[in-house]
Amino acid sequence: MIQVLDRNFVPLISASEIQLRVDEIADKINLEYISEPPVLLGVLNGAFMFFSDLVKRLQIPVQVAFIRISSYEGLNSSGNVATEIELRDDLTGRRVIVIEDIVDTGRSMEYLVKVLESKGVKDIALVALLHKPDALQVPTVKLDHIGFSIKNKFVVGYGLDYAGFGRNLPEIYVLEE
Ligand SMILES: O=P(O)(O)OC[C@H]1O[C@H](OP(=O)(O)OP(=O)(O)O)[C@H](O)[C@@H]1O
Ligand code: HPA
Repeated sequence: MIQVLDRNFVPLISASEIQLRVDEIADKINLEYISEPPVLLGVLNGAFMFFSDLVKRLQIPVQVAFIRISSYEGLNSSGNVATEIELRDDLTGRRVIVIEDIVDTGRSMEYLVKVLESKGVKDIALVALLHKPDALQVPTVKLDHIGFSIKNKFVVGYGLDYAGFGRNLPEIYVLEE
């Protein structure tokens, strides 16, 4: 068990399980984008660790870009998604792979897909390390690669935070009942 601020969390996914899954997702991307270099779009802050591990395993030419959006406050989704750091890169006509740490309600992904479509990208693939199918409120959000489908419970670690803390943990923990 670990404590992050005022809450206790128990282990859910080990660092080695995460690394094996990242290998598998990278293998697929290496094959799918062999003929045209994609732009990997990292969604800050939560995706920084997954993004870094994934991009190191890509053997094809790639470019990287980042956007910062936010929707979660403490243990709950605020229901509102806003851009906090704008996308600066020109993605017109590019194949974009969105890299997220987690898809929970799906509102952040829905918002981001609209932003990218308005910029005239060629196509969009959605990749999330974690997915909570029972929390999804936007059925139109379809993920291309998912690391792990998990229960609708609050998690921290490997980029994911509780009130800003816990992002540095190399494994994923779930809130103790
Ligand atoms: O599917 P949703 O319900 O939209 O939730 C998923 C989003 O929530 C978290 O971001 P958050 O807003 O907490 O910002 P952060 O990445 O800086 O932690 C997470 O990183 C996703 O971007
Ligand atoms: O379970 C979660 N933990 C941390 N951040 C999140 N953002 C969406 N869901 C979560």
